[in-house]
Amino acid sequence: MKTNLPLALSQGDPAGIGPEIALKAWSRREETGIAPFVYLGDPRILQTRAAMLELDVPVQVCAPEAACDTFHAALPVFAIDAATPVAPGKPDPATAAGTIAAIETGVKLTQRGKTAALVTNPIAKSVLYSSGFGFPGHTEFLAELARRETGTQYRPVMMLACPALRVVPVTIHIPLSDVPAALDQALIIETIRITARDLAERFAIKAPRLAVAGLNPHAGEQGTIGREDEEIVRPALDTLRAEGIDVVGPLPADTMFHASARARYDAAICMYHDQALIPVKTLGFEQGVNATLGLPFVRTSPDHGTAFDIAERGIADPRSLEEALKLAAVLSGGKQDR
Ligand SMILES: NC(=O)C1=CN([C@@H]2O[C@H](COP(=O)(O)OP(=O)(O)OC[C@H]3O[C@@H](n4cnc5c(N)ncnc54)[C@H](O)[C@@H]3O)[C@@H](O)[C@H]2O)C=CC1
Ligand SMILES: NCC(=O)COP(=O)(O)O
Repeated sequence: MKTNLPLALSQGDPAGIGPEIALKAWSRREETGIAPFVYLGDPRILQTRAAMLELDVPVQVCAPEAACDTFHAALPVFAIDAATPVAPGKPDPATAAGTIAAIETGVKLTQRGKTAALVTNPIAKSVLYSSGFGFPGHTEFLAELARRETGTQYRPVMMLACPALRVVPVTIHIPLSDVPAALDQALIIETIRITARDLAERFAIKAPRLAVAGLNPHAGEQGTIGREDEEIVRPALDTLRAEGIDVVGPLPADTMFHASARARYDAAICMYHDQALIPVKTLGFEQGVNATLGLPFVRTSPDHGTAFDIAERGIADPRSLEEALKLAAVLSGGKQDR
């Protein structure tokens, strides 16, 4: 990790478990060895949640420059006023502005060299959509924020990783019924090129081996169960192979994720959200990390969502956030272990 720079941790939806897992990650900092982070959000929400859940965590408002020195004694917070009361488990569109401001601040701090990388706590997409947020999720919003900072267009790619598996969904947060029409050769080729490049450059996998799932059952069974795998996926993979990318497929998705199949590739490229996220969350929900490829800075996140159903109960598991913090620290230092 860039020395002496803290990680930035955005608050996420304050009615979810983000505040709780941040408090717990700080409490467990010595046993887990996580790098120092500065929380971007409203300190009053953290303090109230700590009191409610009986977590003994001192909170210290400070500048990012002071976060590393503060971290051993208190949870450092770069204050962003929520401007509205928050009830755990009760999402409220009135909190959207603060949630978005925390993400924007995290990108600015990281792009301007004040923080080493950005780790995002979960947001509830529907809450942000209802307040007019125009992006499907962090992934696309972060690319836009990077463009605003640098003037360059970035094409972000979502990757989720746990110790047993890395997956990349080609289409992300769109209705399943829209997936076939959204898939084209250019989208598949661009997604795989960025994945291959970032696995090599950021994850130190010299020649990444990529396995690509077909869209249809049995990868279309030679075009007899849907035409997309023969007409879109296969020619896209031919183009990538001609460029020297090590890619196999389209493979039947149902037999890609057992242990001996996983041993044959470094990442699985999937055609839609659940084809990718079901296996990775099944194999490693507690250790899963979401990392955005294709950005000019490192961004990671826990693999789970806001978990409103347990936000009042004090039972949220901080391990996925801790893994996200660890991976962000490693990636921003140029080597990785995932
Ligand atoms: N990176 C992000 O910002 C993400 C945001 N979301 C958002 O989260 C919201 C809720 O999504 P769901 O599909 O319900 O998924 P979820 O991950 O929030 O919850 C699914 C189930 O897992 C449990 N769970 C999740 N994280 C946990 C943890 N750390 N410890 C213990 N139990 C945990 C929850 O209590 C719930 O029963 C949605 O609005 C979605 O948009 C979902 C995934 C990622
Ligand atoms: N299902 C993954 C997810 O919702 C994360 O999306 P993003 O906010 O990281 O784009």
